[in-house]
Amino acid sequence: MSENNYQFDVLYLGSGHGAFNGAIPLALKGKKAGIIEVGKIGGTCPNRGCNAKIALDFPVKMKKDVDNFQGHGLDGTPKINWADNVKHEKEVISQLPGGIEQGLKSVGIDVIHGYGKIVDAHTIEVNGTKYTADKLVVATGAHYHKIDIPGADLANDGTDFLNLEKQPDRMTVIGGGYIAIEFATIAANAGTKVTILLHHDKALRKFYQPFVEDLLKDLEAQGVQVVRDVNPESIEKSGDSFVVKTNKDDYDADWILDATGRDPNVEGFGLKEVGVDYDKNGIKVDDHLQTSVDSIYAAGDVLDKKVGKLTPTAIYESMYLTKLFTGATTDPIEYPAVPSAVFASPRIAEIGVSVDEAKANPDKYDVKESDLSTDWFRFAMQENKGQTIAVTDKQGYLVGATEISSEADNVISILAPFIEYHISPEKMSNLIPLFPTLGSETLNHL
Ligand SMILES: Cc1cc2nc3c(=O)[nH]c(=O)nc-3n(C[C@H](O)[C@H](O)[C@H](O)COP(=O)(O)OP(=O)(O)OC[C@H]3O[C@@H](n4cnc5c(N)ncnc54)[C@H](O)[C@@H]3O)c2cc1C
Ligand SMILES: NC(=O)c1ccc[n+]([C@@H]2O[C@H](COP(=O)([O-])OP(=O)(O)OC[C@H]3O[C@@H](n4cnc5c(N)ncnc54)[C@H](O)[C@@H]3O)[C@@H](O)[C@H]2O)c1
Repeated sequence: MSENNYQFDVLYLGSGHGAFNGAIPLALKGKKAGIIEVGKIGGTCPNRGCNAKIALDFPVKMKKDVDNFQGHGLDGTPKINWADNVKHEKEVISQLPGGIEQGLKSVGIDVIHGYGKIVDAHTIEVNGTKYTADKLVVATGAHYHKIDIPGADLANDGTDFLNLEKQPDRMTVIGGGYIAIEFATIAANAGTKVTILLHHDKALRKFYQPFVEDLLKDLEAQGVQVVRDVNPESIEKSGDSFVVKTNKDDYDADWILDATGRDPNVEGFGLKEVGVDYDKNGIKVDDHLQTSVDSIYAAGDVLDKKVGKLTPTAIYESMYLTKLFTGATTDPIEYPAVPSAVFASPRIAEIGVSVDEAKANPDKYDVKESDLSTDWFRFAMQENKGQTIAVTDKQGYLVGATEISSEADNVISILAPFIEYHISPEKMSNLIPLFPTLGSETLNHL
């Protein structure tokens, strides 16, 4: 019971990272919390997002690493067994919802299963029962966008891909974002003949384009067909295959992935009726993540936000709300530099000031490009391609970085604290890293 005689201090709608990462510390601070979930506990990332994807990707990355070592100490290229890989992915993720639910209950959080509808500023109804709270947090996430063309239902979405037990011989991917490129990489490395249809001339538009072009070239070298500036107009079934008809050619395959994005879950559960402001980009909040209704807050992918709709940003927002609700802060939310990566082979990762911004402002920034083929450690790893670009301010502080390589995700993670905590070049030179490691070589090249 809350101080104001509500059943809960905070009631979360949705159980993803936007909810549970903040709910647990909130409960540990003595607040009464409840979480309402219609699907699997933990939401997208553990059940049908990041965790499932990276479990499928591990053998893909390993295969690529082994390929690179042919003639340099390894003989024989492994083959990806699609069915076993999916089975392993399922073993990994099947433990997650139960574990998260147990974690929530162990700190006294009530987990309520069912579809929640907000009925007023302090009440959510689930299966005919009303639950009241001093504050509500809407963390309802997002769902797959469906391309608006005839026959769209014949295409599959990302969740279908993660559950696909039989390897398709030929797969057509519509879209050029994270999901399109990551899933095309997984399928192509397993031997599926993949075609990617881009409706612009670019993929991964938020990333440094010369690196994206390198990545697309690498995919093409593996037999992936990348078709640019093409508009899908319809999807039709033809015998056992599916044909994507476009303004240019027709593309037929056994399996089609619609990877045209994700839309926030904002409709059908009472936001409009209680007066919460939102549009197709998500819920509008102020700099305290408060919606247009005082007692209702929002976190995660459902937000209309400038930072990436990613797991770490959802976690950060959820934790921020916990600080706000427990009086640990009254400050507006301020995001640190947000890293992001495309988990393809090679990977592209970046953080902070972009290379394009730095190059456009030479009076403010310096750019240092390092070709990884000249790095003995990468040579030892047989990582014979790749590049890091570091952006520094005029005082030599690191403010941004981007890399393309098999280890780009790890390298950018290593650099994140230097950027966020504004570590001076002198302090950086005082560090003794473990040698020989990716970390020591990364710092050496700054
Ligand atoms: C295939 C894929 C791969 C991804 N890979 C990465 C990655 O590598 N790195 C990364 O940082 N991010 C990745 N993401 C993004 C990441 O998964 C999301 O940013 C994150 O999960 C958002 O968490 P959330 O809590 O906001 O929403 P969600 O995790 O989607 O949780 C929302 C929950 O609310 C529930 N819900 C909705 N409406 C109601 C209702 N009315 N009543 C009850 N319950 C309701 C839903 O069932 C859902 O479980 C990926 C996403 C996908 C789809
Ligand atoms: N590595 C990661 O961090 C990661 C991985 C997967 C997903 N995610 C998150 O999941 C969400 C969804 O990712 P995504 O890759 O689906 O979305 P996205 O928005 O990144 O990409 C959608 C792609 O579809 C294209 N597209 C849109 N309409 C189209 C049309 N009619 N015809 C052809 N192409 C069209 C767009 O140009 C774009 O290339 C994002 O929020 C992302 O942050 C993150």
